[in-house]
Amino acid sequence: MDIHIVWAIIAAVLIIVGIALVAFALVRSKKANAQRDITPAMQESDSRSSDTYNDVDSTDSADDSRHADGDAASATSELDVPEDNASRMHRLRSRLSHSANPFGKALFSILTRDNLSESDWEEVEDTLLLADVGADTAMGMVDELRRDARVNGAQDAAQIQSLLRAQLLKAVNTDKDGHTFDRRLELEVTPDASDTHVIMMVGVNGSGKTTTTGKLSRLLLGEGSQQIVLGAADTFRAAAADQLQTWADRVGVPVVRSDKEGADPASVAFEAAQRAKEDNAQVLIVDTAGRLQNKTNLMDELGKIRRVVEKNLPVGEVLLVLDATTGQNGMAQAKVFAEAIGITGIVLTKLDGSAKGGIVIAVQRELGVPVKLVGLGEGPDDLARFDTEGFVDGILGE
Ligand SMILES: Nc1nc2c(ncn2[C@@H]2O[C@H](COP(=O)(O)OP(=O)(O)OP(=O)(O)O)[C@@H](O)[C@H]2O)c(=O)[nH]1
Repeated sequence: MDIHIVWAIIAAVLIIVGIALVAFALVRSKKANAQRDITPAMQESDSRSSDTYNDVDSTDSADDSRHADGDAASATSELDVPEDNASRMHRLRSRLSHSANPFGKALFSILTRDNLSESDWEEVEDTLLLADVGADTAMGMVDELRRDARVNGAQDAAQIQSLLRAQLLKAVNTDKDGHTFDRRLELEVTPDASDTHVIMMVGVNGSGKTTTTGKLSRLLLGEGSQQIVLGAADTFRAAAADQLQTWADRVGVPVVRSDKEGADPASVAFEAAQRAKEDNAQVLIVDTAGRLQNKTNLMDELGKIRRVVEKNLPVGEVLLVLDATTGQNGMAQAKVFAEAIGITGIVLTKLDGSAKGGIVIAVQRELGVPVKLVGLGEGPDDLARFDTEGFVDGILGE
Protein backbone atom coordinates (compact mmCIF):
# COMPACT_ATOMS: atom_id res chain seq x y z
CA MET A 1 0.00 0.00 0.00
CA ASP A 2 1.14 3.50 -0.74
CA ILE A 3 2.92 4.94 2.35
CA HIS A 4 0.81 8.16 2.03
CA ILE A 5 -2.41 6.20 2.30
CA VAL A 6 -1.11 4.42 5.42
CA TRP A 7 -0.26 7.79 7.06
CA ALA A 8 -3.66 9.19 6.07
CA ILE A 9 -5.40 6.19 7.72
CA ILE A 10 -3.29 6.58 10.91
CA ALA A 11 -4.06 10.33 11.04
CA ALA A 12 -7.80 9.69 10.56
CA VAL A 13 -7.82 7.09 13.37
CA LEU A 14 -5.98 9.49 15.71
CA ILE A 15 -8.46 12.31 14.98
CA ILE A 16 -11.45 10.02 15.67
CA VAL A 17 -9.90 8.81 18.96
CA GLY A 18 -9.15 12.43 19.93
CA ILE A 19 -12.76 13.55 19.27
CA ALA A 20 -14.07 10.59 21.27
CA LEU A 21 -11.82 11.48 24.25
CA VAL A 22 -12.89 15.13 24.23
CA ALA A 23 -16.59 14.14 24.09
CA PHE A 24 -16.10 11.71 26.99
CA ALA A 25 -14.37 14.39 29.10
CA LEU A 26 -17.20 16.88 28.41
CA VAL A 27 -19.89 14.40 29.49
CA ARG A 28 -17.96 13.62 32.70
CA SER A 29 -17.51 17.27 33.63
CA LYS A 30 -21.25 17.95 33.03
CA LYS A 31 -22.13 15.08 35.34
CA ALA A 32 -19.68 16.30 37.99
CA ASN A 33 -21.24 19.79 37.90
CA ALA A 34 -24.73 18.38 38.28
CA GLN A 35 -23.56 16.34 41.26
CA ARG A 36 -21.94 19.39 42.90
CA ASP A 37 -25.11 21.48 42.44
CA ILE A 38 -27.28 19.03 44.24
CA THR A 39 -24.88 18.42 47.14
CA PRO A 40 -26.36 20.99 49.56
CA ALA A 41 -29.86 19.66 49.00
CA MET A 42 -28.81 16.02 49.16
CA GLN A 43 -27.09 16.62 52.44
CA GLU A 44 -30.29 17.72 54.15
CA SER A 45 -31.43 14.90 56.35
CA ASP A 46 -35.02 13.79 56.13
CA SER A 47 -35.44 14.29 59.82
CA ARG A 48 -38.20 16.68 60.76
CA SER A 49 -38.28 18.58 64.02
CA SER A 50 -40.51 17.43 66.81
CA ASP A 51 -43.88 19.08 67.27
CA THR A 52 -42.82 21.36 70.07
CA TYR A 53 -44.88 24.09 68.45
CA ASN A 54 -47.76 22.85 66.37
CA ASP A 55 -48.02 25.86 64.10
CA VAL A 56 -44.45 25.65 62.87
CA ASP A 57 -43.52 23.89 59.66
CA SER A 58 -40.20 22.79 58.43
CA THR A 59 -40.17 22.64 54.66
CA ASP A 60 -37.52 21.32 52.40
CA SER A 61 -38.41 22.12 48.86
CA ALA A 62 -35.45 20.27 47.42
CA ASP A 63 -36.55 17.05 49.11
CA ASP A 64 -40.13 17.59 48.07
CA SER A 65 -39.29 18.15 44.44
CA ARG A 66 -37.01 15.14 44.45
CA HIS A 67 -39.77 13.00 45.85
CA ALA A 68 -42.30 14.40 43.40
CA ASP A 69 -40.12 13.65 40.43
CA GLY A 70 -38.53 10.55 41.83
CA ASP A 71 -35.44 11.72 40.06
CA ALA A 72 -32.68 13.69 41.73
CA ALA A 73 -31.22 14.94 38.49
CA SER A 74 -34.44 16.63 37.40
CA ALA A 75 -34.70 18.37 40.78
CA THR A 76 -31.20 19.79 40.39
CA SER A 77 -32.05 21.39 37.11
CA GLU A 78 -34.52 23.57 39.01
CA LEU A 79 -31.95 24.83 41.50
CA ASP A 80 -29.94 28.01 40.95
CA VAL A 81 -26.20 27.87 41.20
CA PRO A 82 -25.24 31.02 43.14
CA GLU A 83 -22.62 33.15 41.43
CA ASP A 84 -19.11 32.24 42.50
CA ASN A 85 -17.21 34.59 44.74
CA ALA A 86 -14.60 35.82 42.30
CA SER A 87 -17.10 36.76 39.62
CA ARG A 88 -19.43 38.35 42.18
CA MET A 89 -16.61 40.49 43.62
CA HIS A 90 -15.48 41.52 40.16
CA ARG A 91 -19.00 42.43 39.04
CA LEU A 92 -20.00 44.29 42.19
CA ARG A 93 -16.73 46.14 42.79
CA SER A 94 -17.50 48.65 40.06
CA ARG A 95 -21.08 48.97 41.32
CA LEU A 96 -19.75 49.66 44.81
CA SER A 97 -17.42 52.37 43.61
CA HIS A 98 -20.19 53.98 41.58
CA SER A 99 -22.46 54.00 44.62
CA ALA A 100 -20.00 56.02 46.66
CA ASN A 101 -20.65 59.61 45.55
CA PRO A 102 -17.20 60.80 44.45
CA PHE A 103 -16.99 63.53 47.08
CA GLY A 104 -13.26 62.81 47.22
CA LYS A 105 -12.97 64.53 43.84
CA ALA A 106 -14.53 67.68 45.26
CA LEU A 107 -12.25 67.51 48.31
CA PHE A 108 -9.24 67.07 46.08
CA SER A 109 -10.07 70.12 44.01
CA ILE A 110 -10.34 72.25 47.17
CA LEU A 111 -7.19 70.87 48.75
CA THR A 112 -5.06 71.57 45.71
CA ARG A 113 -5.89 75.29 45.76
CA ASP A 114 -3.07 77.68 46.62
CA ASN A 115 -2.90 78.89 50.22
CA LEU A 116 -6.03 77.36 51.69
CA SER A 117 -8.19 79.94 53.43
CA GLU A 118 -10.61 79.53 56.30
CA SER A 119 -13.50 79.39 53.86
CA ASP A 120 -11.74 76.64 51.86
CA TRP A 121 -11.58 74.53 55.04
CA GLU A 122 -15.24 75.20 55.70
CA GLU A 123 -15.92 74.00 52.19
CA VAL A 124 -14.01 70.78 52.93
CA GLU A 125 -16.13 70.23 56.03
CA ASP A 126 -19.39 70.99 54.19
CA THR A 127 -18.44 68.54 51.44
CA LEU A 128 -17.91 65.80 54.02
CA LEU A 129 -21.17 66.63 55.79
CA LEU A 130 -23.09 66.57 52.51
CA ALA A 131 -21.75 63.09 51.84
CA ASP A 132 -23.23 61.98 55.19
CA VAL A 133 -19.98 61.04 56.92
CA GLY A 134 -21.32 62.57 60.14
CA ALA A 135 -20.31 65.72 62.03
CA ASP A 136 -17.65 64.20 64.29
CA THR A 137 -15.87 62.43 61.45
CA ALA A 138 -16.03 65.53 59.26
CA MET A 139 -14.47 67.67 61.98
CA GLY A 140 -11.84 65.05 62.79
CA MET A 141 -10.83 64.72 59.14
CA VAL A 142 -10.61 68.46 58.65
CA ASP A 143 -8.43 68.77 61.77
CA GLU A 144 -6.07 66.05 60.61
CA LEU A 145 -5.81 67.44 57.10
CA ARG A 146 -5.19 70.95 58.45
CA ARG A 147 -2.46 69.71 60.73
CA ASP A 148 -0.68 68.17 57.79
CA ALA A 149 1.71 70.77 56.47
CA ARG A 150 1.93 69.00 53.13
CA VAL A 151 -1.74 69.67 52.53
CA ASN A 152 -1.45 73.28 53.59
CA GLY A 153 1.40 73.88 51.20
CA ALA A 154 -0.61 72.30 48.36
CA GLN A 155 2.63 71.63 46.55
CA ASP A 156 2.16 68.32 44.89
CA ALA A 157 -1.23 67.13 43.64
CA ALA A 158 -0.25 63.45 43.64
CA GLN A 159 0.87 63.72 47.26
CA ILE A 160 -2.39 65.40 48.26
CA GLN A 161 -4.32 62.65 46.49
CA SER A 162 -2.46 59.96 48.36
CA LEU A 163 -2.88 61.74 51.71
CA LEU A 164 -6.58 62.08 51.08
CA ARG A 165 -6.81 58.40 50.17
CA ALA A 166 -5.02 57.44 53.39
CA GLN A 167 -7.37 59.65 55.41
CA LEU A 168 -10.45 58.13 53.82
CA LEU A 169 -9.15 54.59 54.30
CA LYS A 170 -8.52 55.36 57.95
CA ALA A 171 -11.99 56.85 58.36
CA VAL A 172 -13.59 53.75 56.80
CA ASN A 173 -11.37 51.19 58.52
CA THR A 174 -11.26 52.37 62.12
CA ASP A 175 -13.69 53.06 64.92
CA LYS A 176 -13.86 56.23 67.04
CA ASP A 177 -10.95 55.03 69.15
CA GLY A 178 -8.75 54.21 66.19
CA HIS A 179 -9.21 50.41 66.39
CA THR A 180 -9.25 48.62 63.05
CA PHE A 181 -12.52 46.88 62.22
CA ASP A 182 -12.63 43.13 61.68
CA ARG A 183 -15.15 42.55 58.88
CA ARG A 184 -15.18 38.78 59.00
CA LEU A 185 -18.40 37.01 59.90
CA GLU A 186 -18.29 35.09 63.18
CA LEU A 187 -18.41 31.83 61.26
CA GLU A 188 -15.04 32.72 59.74
CA VAL A 189 -13.52 33.82 63.04
CA THR A 190 -14.34 30.47 64.68
CA PRO A 191 -14.77 28.21 61.67
CA ASP A 192 -15.27 24.90 63.48
CA ALA A 193 -17.08 22.79 60.91
CA SER A 194 -18.89 20.79 63.61
CA ASP A 195 -20.54 23.94 64.99
CA THR A 196 -23.77 25.44 63.76
CA HIS A 197 -23.29 29.18 63.40
CA VAL A 198 -26.37 31.28 64.01
CA ILE A 199 -26.91 34.62 62.30
CA MET A 200 -29.86 36.78 63.39
CA MET A 201 -31.04 39.44 60.95
CA VAL A 202 -32.59 42.52 62.55
CA GLY A 203 -33.68 45.94 61.31
CA VAL A 204 -36.73 48.05 60.54
CA ASN A 205 -39.31 46.81 58.09
CA GLY A 206 -38.53 47.61 54.50
CA SER A 207 -34.78 47.79 55.10
CA GLY A 208 -34.30 44.60 53.12
CA LYS A 209 -33.98 41.95 55.86
CA THR A 210 -35.84 39.15 54.15
CA THR A 211 -34.24 39.81 50.78
CA THR A 212 -30.82 39.97 52.43
CA THR A 213 -31.44 36.72 54.31
CA GLY A 214 -32.10 35.03 50.98
CA LYS A 215 -29.11 36.67 49.31
CA LEU A 216 -26.85 35.78 52.23
CA SER A 217 -27.74 32.11 51.96
CA ARG A 218 -26.69 32.25 48.30
CA LEU A 219 -23.49 34.10 49.12
CA LEU A 220 -22.53 31.52 51.76
CA LEU A 221 -23.40 28.62 49.45
CA GLY A 222 -21.30 30.27 46.74
CA GLU A 223 -18.43 30.48 49.22
CA GLY A 224 -18.68 26.79 50.03
CA SER A 225 -21.08 26.48 52.98
CA GLN A 226 -22.69 23.08 52.68
CA GLN A 227 -25.77 23.16 54.81
CA ILE A 228 -27.87 26.18 55.62
CA VAL A 229 -31.24 26.41 57.38
CA LEU A 230 -33.43 29.53 57.27
CA GLY A 231 -35.81 30.52 60.06
CA ALA A 232 -38.75 32.71 59.03
CA ALA A 233 -39.32 34.46 62.36
CA ASP A 234 -40.80 37.53 60.66
CA THR A 235 -44.32 36.33 61.43
CA PHE A 236 -45.73 39.85 61.54
CA ARG A 237 -45.94 40.05 57.76
CA ALA A 238 -47.41 36.82 56.42
CA ALA A 239 -45.84 37.30 53.00
CA ALA A 240 -42.35 37.44 54.52
CA ALA A 241 -42.27 33.66 55.05
CA ASP A 242 -43.42 33.08 51.46
CA GLN A 243 -40.80 35.52 50.24
CA LEU A 244 -38.10 33.66 52.17
CA GLN A 245 -39.43 30.33 50.93
CA THR A 246 -39.08 31.51 47.35
CA TRP A 247 -35.45 32.46 47.93
CA ALA A 248 -34.78 29.15 49.66
CA ASP A 249 -36.49 27.08 46.97
CA ARG A 250 -34.18 28.52 44.35
CA VAL A 251 -31.12 27.09 46.08
CA GLY A 252 -32.63 24.07 47.82
CA VAL A 253 -32.29 25.34 51.39
CA PRO A 254 -34.89 24.32 54.02
CA VAL A 255 -37.06 26.96 55.71
CA VAL A 256 -38.62 26.60 59.15
CA ARG A 257 -41.77 28.70 59.12
CA SER A 258 -45.29 29.10 60.35
CA ASP A 259 -48.26 29.60 58.09
CA LYS A 260 -50.20 31.41 60.78
CA GLU A 261 -50.03 35.17 60.48
CA GLY A 262 -48.98 36.62 63.80
CA ALA A 263 -47.62 33.30 65.13
CA ASP A 264 -45.09 33.61 67.93
CA PRO A 265 -41.78 34.51 66.24
CA ALA A 266 -39.84 32.97 69.12
CA SER A 267 -41.59 29.62 68.47
CA VAL A 268 -40.42 29.66 64.88
CA ALA A 269 -36.91 30.65 65.92
CA PHE A 270 -36.83 27.86 68.52
CA GLU A 271 -37.95 25.29 66.01
CA ALA A 272 -35.47 26.56 63.43
CA ALA A 273 -32.60 26.23 65.91
CA GLN A 274 -33.74 22.73 66.79
CA ARG A 275 -33.89 21.74 63.13
CA ALA A 276 -30.46 23.25 62.40
CA LYS A 277 -28.99 21.43 65.37
CA GLU A 278 -30.55 18.09 64.47
CA ASP A 279 -29.34 18.42 60.89
CA ASN A 280 -25.92 19.53 62.08
CA ALA A 281 -26.27 22.44 59.65
CA GLN A 282 -23.32 24.73 59.19
CA VAL A 283 -25.35 27.94 59.32
CA LEU A 284 -28.78 28.99 60.59
CA ILE A 285 -30.02 32.40 59.46
CA VAL A 286 -33.03 33.77 61.35
CA ASP A 287 -35.08 36.52 59.71
CA THR A 288 -36.98 38.66 62.24
CA ALA A 289 -39.73 41.28 62.08
CA GLY A 290 -38.70 44.89 62.38
CA ARG A 291 -41.56 46.46 64.24
CA LEU A 292 -40.45 49.51 66.10
CA GLN A 293 -43.44 50.62 68.17
CA ASN A 294 -41.16 51.26 71.10
CA LYS A 295 -37.81 50.16 72.37
CA THR A 296 -39.10 48.04 75.27
CA ASN A 297 -41.33 46.07 72.94
CA LEU A 298 -38.51 45.55 70.47
CA MET A 299 -36.12 44.51 73.22
CA ASP A 300 -38.66 42.01 74.53
CA GLU A 301 -39.27 40.46 71.13
CA LEU A 302 -35.66 40.27 69.94
CA GLY A 303 -34.42 39.26 73.39
CA LYS A 304 -36.95 36.41 73.52
CA ILE A 305 -35.98 35.18 70.06
CA ARG A 306 -32.34 35.17 71.05
CA ARG A 307 -33.00 33.38 74.35
CA VAL A 308 -35.02 30.57 72.77
CA VAL A 309 -32.49 30.04 69.97
CA GLU A 310 -29.76 29.85 72.60
CA LYS A 311 -31.54 26.93 74.26
CA ASN A 312 -30.18 24.95 71.32
CA LEU A 313 -27.40 26.98 69.73
CA PRO A 314 -25.31 30.05 70.59
CA VAL A 315 -26.08 33.17 68.55
CA GLY A 316 -22.73 34.26 67.16
CA GLU A 317 -23.81 37.04 64.85
CA VAL A 318 -26.50 39.69 64.92
CA LEU A 319 -26.55 41.65 61.67
CA LEU A 320 -28.38 44.95 61.52
CA VAL A 321 -29.85 45.49 58.07
CA LEU A 322 -29.88 49.19 57.29
CA ASP A 323 -31.22 50.99 54.22
CA ALA A 324 -28.44 53.31 53.00
CA THR A 325 -30.93 55.69 51.41
CA THR A 326 -32.51 56.63 54.75
CA GLY A 327 -29.54 58.76 55.85
CA GLN A 328 -29.60 60.23 59.34
CA ASN A 329 -33.12 58.92 60.00
CA GLY A 330 -31.83 55.40 59.49
CA MET A 331 -29.02 56.13 61.91
CA ALA A 332 -31.48 56.93 64.68
CA GLN A 333 -33.30 53.63 64.08
CA ALA A 334 -30.01 51.77 63.98
CA LYS A 335 -29.14 53.06 67.44
CA VAL A 336 -32.42 51.75 68.85
CA PHE A 337 -31.70 48.26 67.48
CA ALA A 338 -28.12 48.35 68.71
CA GLU A 339 -29.34 49.18 72.21
CA ALA A 340 -32.16 46.64 72.07
CA ILE A 341 -30.13 43.59 71.12
CA GLY A 342 -26.47 44.39 70.59
CA ILE A 343 -25.21 43.95 67.06
CA THR A 344 -22.02 42.46 65.67
CA GLY A 345 -22.14 43.86 62.14
CA ILE A 346 -24.08 45.93 59.65
CA VAL A 347 -25.49 45.06 56.25
CA LEU A 348 -25.95 48.28 54.33
CA THR A 349 -28.59 47.69 51.67
CA LYS A 350 -29.63 49.74 48.64
CA LEU A 351 -26.21 51.35 48.31
CA ASP A 352 -26.89 51.14 44.58
CA GLY A 353 -29.64 53.71 45.05
CA SER A 354 -27.69 56.03 47.32
CA ALA A 355 -25.33 58.82 46.41
CA LYS A 356 -24.31 59.27 50.03
CA GLY A 357 -21.77 56.56 50.64
CA GLY A 358 -20.44 58.52 53.60
CA ILE A 359 -23.15 56.78 55.65
CA VAL A 360 -20.76 53.80 55.81
CA ILE A 361 -18.33 55.88 57.85
CA ALA A 362 -21.03 57.50 59.99
CA VAL A 363 -22.86 54.32 60.96
CA GLN A 364 -19.68 52.42 61.79
CA ARG A 365 -18.42 55.23 64.00
CA GLU A 366 -21.79 55.64 65.70
CA LEU A 367 -22.38 51.96 66.43
CA GLY A 368 -18.77 50.85 66.79
CA VAL A 369 -19.28 47.79 64.55
CA PRO A 370 -18.22 47.29 60.93
CA VAL A 371 -20.23 47.16 57.75
CA LYS A 372 -19.69 43.52 56.80
CA LEU A 373 -21.90 43.24 53.74
CA VAL A 374 -23.45 45.61 51.24
CA GLY A 375 -26.57 45.26 49.10
CA LEU A 376 -25.96 46.63 45.63
CA GLY A 377 -29.09 45.80 43.71
CA GLU A 378 -32.22 43.69 43.54
CA GLY A 379 -30.61 40.76 41.76
CA PRO A 380 -30.24 37.50 43.72
CA ASP A 381 -26.45 37.76 43.83
CA ASP A 382 -26.26 41.50 44.42
CA LEU A 383 -24.95 41.16 47.97
CA ALA A 384 -21.22 41.43 48.57
CA ARG A 385 -18.60 41.56 51.24
CA PHE A 386 -17.72 45.18 51.91
CA ASP A 387 -14.59 46.04 49.97
CA THR A 388 -12.92 49.04 51.62
CA GLU A 389 -10.44 49.84 48.87
CA GLY A 390 -13.04 49.64 46.11
CA PHE A 391 -15.29 51.88 48.15
CA VAL A 392 -12.61 54.51 48.80
CA ASP A 393 -11.59 54.47 45.15
CA GLY A 394 -15.22 55.21 44.37
CA ILE A 395 -15.20 58.15 46.79
CA LEU A 396 -12.10 59.46 45.04
CA GLY A 397 -13.78 58.94 41.66
CA GLU A 398 -11.03 56.59 40.47
N1 LIG B 1 -32.05 48.43 44.97
C1 LIG B 1 -31.98 47.60 46.00
N2 LIG B 1 -33.13 47.11 46.55
C2 LIG B 1 -33.04 46.28 47.60
C3 LIG B 1 -31.79 45.90 48.16
N3 LIG B 1 -32.05 45.07 49.21
C4 LIG B 1 -33.39 44.95 49.31
N4 LIG B 1 -34.01 45.68 48.34
C5 LIG B 1 -35.44 45.84 48.10
O1 LIG B 1 -36.05 46.41 49.25
C6 LIG B 1 -37.40 45.99 49.34
C7 LIG B 1 -37.74 45.56 50.76
O2 LIG B 1 -37.04 44.38 51.04
P1 LIG B 1 -37.54 43.29 52.11
O3 LIG B 1 -36.50 42.24 52.14
O4 LIG B 1 -38.94 42.88 51.86
O5 LIG B 1 -37.51 44.15 53.44
P2 LIG B 1 -37.78 43.66 54.93
O6 LIG B 1 -36.84 44.45 55.79
O7 LIG B 1 -37.70 42.20 55.05
O8 LIG B 1 -39.25 44.16 55.18
P3 LIG B 1 -40.34 43.55 56.24
O9 LIG B 1 -40.51 42.11 55.90
O10 LIG B 1 -41.56 44.36 55.96
O11 LIG B 1 -39.78 43.75 57.60
C8 LIG B 1 -37.57 44.91 48.30
O12 LIG B 1 -38.21 45.46 47.17
C9 LIG B 1 -36.14 44.52 47.94
O13 LIG B 1 -36.01 44.04 46.62
C10 LIG B 1 -30.58 46.45 47.56
O14 LIG B 1 -29.45 46.20 47.98
N5 LIG B 1 -30.75 47.27 46.48
